[in-house]
Amino acid sequence: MCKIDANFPFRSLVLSAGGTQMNLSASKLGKRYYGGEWGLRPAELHFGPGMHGLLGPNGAGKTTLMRLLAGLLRPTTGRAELDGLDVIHPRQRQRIGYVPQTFQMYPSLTGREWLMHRVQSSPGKLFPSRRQALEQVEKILLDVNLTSQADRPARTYSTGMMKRLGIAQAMIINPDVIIVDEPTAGLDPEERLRLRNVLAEASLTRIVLLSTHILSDIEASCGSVLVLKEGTAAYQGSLAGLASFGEGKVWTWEAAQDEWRRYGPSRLMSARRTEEGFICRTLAEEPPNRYARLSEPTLEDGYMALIGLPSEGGAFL
Ligand SMILES: Nc1ncnc2c1ncn2[C@@H]1O[C@H](COP(=O)(O)OP(=O)(O)OP(=O)(O)O)[C@@H](O)[C@H]1O
Repeated sequence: MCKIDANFPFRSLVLSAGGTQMNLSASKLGKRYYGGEWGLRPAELHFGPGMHGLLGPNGAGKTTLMRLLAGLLRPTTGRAELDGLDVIHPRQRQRIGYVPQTFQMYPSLTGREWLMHRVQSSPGKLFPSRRQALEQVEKILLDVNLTSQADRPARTYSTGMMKRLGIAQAMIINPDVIIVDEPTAGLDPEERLRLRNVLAEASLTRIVLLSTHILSDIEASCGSVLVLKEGTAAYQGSLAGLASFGEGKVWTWEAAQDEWRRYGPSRLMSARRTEEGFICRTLAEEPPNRYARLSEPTLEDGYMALIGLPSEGGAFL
């Protein structure tokens, strides 16, 4: 059963082109793959305008959910709707941009040529004249900070530039929804920040769904978070709500040299070396020893408390 934060969904005034408040929702949305395995068990979800984080361990169903919401995968049960119309409907194709972890393109094309190709090959006549299409390409290049690299063949781009080009190709059709799969994986801190800001800017007028394993990216840019666990929506709501799963369970204590090792790597949230020994944080229902003091849970603590660890029977506590 998905735990929903009482403060969720958040109120927002952002309107879509049709004049209605944007709303991406899932009702009993589920996917069962050939062989019988559920990629996503039937879920009730809601996303309004703004940036939403998507978290979950490997194999939890994040890609399955993103592809279902983008209308790229047919559900086995239920449906996903954007403003009341099924995301599978051809009219929704231009309203939802999906950025996979790695996207396929012609590497000999320059960034500018690729974006122009995307505009010209998108369904419907998005931009009535070539001049308008070119203007849109220049605007998006500027938005993702690729203008100065736009005439280089994309095969010469760094990982970060390729990720930004991937977001640009999703944004070029002016979608109301952008769904991005691990955009910041493998990027250096400066490039991560740049990409996060591009998405934060985009989320001012859109619904942005950001899947990542990097919790600090979610803390820095998302107003809400959805956690998937073993194909099930385990939590949807505020970041504070997720952190609160760790309340009363995070213990801090000082340990002499190697003493902390007996708590095992899976229960230890951190062990920071000091001159005297280590300052340790553990997640546990009971204090690990008589010196331990309760601490404020972070987002990571709350996430770990909710998710648990398979090696410990799925329950962390
Ligand atoms: N085409 C497929 N056929 C059969 N099973 C699949 C298929 N795609 C995914 N699955 C299974 O569905 C489950 C969810 O996979 P999914 O790729 O959605 O997880 P994920 O959270 O995106 O994982 P990761 O973080 O590793 O990318 C997994 O158990 C996976 O093995």
